[in-house]
Amino acid sequence: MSSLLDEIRELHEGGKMETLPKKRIETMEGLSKVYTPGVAEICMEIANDPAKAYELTIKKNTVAVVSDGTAVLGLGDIGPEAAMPVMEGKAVLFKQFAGVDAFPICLNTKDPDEIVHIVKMIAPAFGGINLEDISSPRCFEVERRLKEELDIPVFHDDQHGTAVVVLAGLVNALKVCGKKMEDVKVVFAGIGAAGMACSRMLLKAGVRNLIGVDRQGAIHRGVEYSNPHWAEYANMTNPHNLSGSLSDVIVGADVFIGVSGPDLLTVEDIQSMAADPIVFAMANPKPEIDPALAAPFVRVLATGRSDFPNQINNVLCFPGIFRGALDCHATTINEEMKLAAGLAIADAISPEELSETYIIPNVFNPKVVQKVRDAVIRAALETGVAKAGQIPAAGLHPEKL
Ligand SMILES: NC(=O)c1ccc[n+]([C@@H]2O[C@H](COP(=O)([O-])OP(=O)(O)OC[C@H]3O[C@@H](n4cnc5c(N)ncnc54)[C@H](O)[C@@H]3O)[C@@H](O)[C@H]2O)c1
Ligand SMILES: O=C(O)C[C@H](O)C(=O)O
Ligand SMILES: [Mg+2]
Repeated sequence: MSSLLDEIRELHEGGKMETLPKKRIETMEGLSKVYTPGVAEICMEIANDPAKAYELTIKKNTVAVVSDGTAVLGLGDIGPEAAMPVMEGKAVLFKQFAGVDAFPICLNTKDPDEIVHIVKMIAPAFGGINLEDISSPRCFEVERRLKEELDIPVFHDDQHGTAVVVLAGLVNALKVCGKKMEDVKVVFAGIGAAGMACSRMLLKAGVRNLIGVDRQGAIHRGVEYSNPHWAEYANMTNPHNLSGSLSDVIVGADVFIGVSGPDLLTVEDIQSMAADPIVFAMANPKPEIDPALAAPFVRVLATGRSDFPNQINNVLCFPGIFRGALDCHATTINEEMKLAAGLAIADAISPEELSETYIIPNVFNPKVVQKVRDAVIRAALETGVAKAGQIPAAGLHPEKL
């Protein structure tokens, strides 16, 4: 065990990334072109037409991964410095899987006004903003305001990236079990950033019987919640207005989706579910139930981790979504683009390949980023949010592993 920890630590020594120039400057003449005085010509070209930033700077391929360190994985509010290894990791994944240059930016503030202000002020350098691990409900306001005020895509990965991969996983898990979205009872644990967005996505995909459970139990109508988003949530979910604990409402459920914290689902809970239970225990780094405990009692099991089969993790989504959005200069990432991304991920597994232990493609499956990128561009064009005159046939430059 300690050698594994040593190995992990070694991979993090000095951070996980660096900046590399595209061309090395070897001579004074070269210097005069890349830097002053030559660079001044380019600056003035952009000053006269700021849209030229897409042609003449890193903007067209660059995403800011912005966090305030308040909901880092399931570790909670561990602060901006401690959030950096996750944000560096996301930046590495952006580059490796989709050729996107991403910068980890951890802010020393939790104030939504300040976060919105800072992100707006740094936006000129970036082609997109990936918000990460900002706790709910502040994340909803931050994202809404930034989407309204910026003309580059703003995407809160924990909400929408997760919703996209959950949709993909559920589409395929239901195929394995021979069940339909319209007929299944779905119980969510954790109605924060991820739970809220995943619920919305599944309702859009046709689920009718969906119940959300948080620390106070099932979210239902007739209660005054301190979280203003839960009243709205109660109105759109829980058709029979059930109250009670997770164990109370999970009885007879076809699907459990956990985006909460570790060890809150029991084997007895799973045994009370309908036949062929589907369990997505996605809390990181420790899922809602130990997968080894759950496995004998479920038909389909998925976690957010890479060390078990069926990893349902937003890494399947954010590289391809941003690759597509950047390549077509999308001004936003809309619902149609997210839905298209989810279906594209599901579609990366052929009917012959589909099984209980293979409902979701592996992130190393080269089809995933390409399919997501193409589907996102198609949806952006169809919904009129793509600004690019010409879209590269394949904007991918994934590094070899
Ligand atoms: N696999 C993935 O791709 C993926 C993506 C996003 C989030 N997650 C995981 O989901 C979890 C939540 O992330 P988030 O960004 O939504 O955070 P969040 O802080 O916005 O929301 C977490 C919610 O879970 C609730 N919760 C926590 N412990 C609970 C418990 N014991 N019982 C009931 N409710 C509980 C909290 O009250 C909160 O409403 C984290 O563990 C995160 O790692 C996984
Ligand atoms: O970071 C991950 O691996 C997934 C997700 O964004 C999370 O917060 O857990
Ligand atoms: Mg996250």
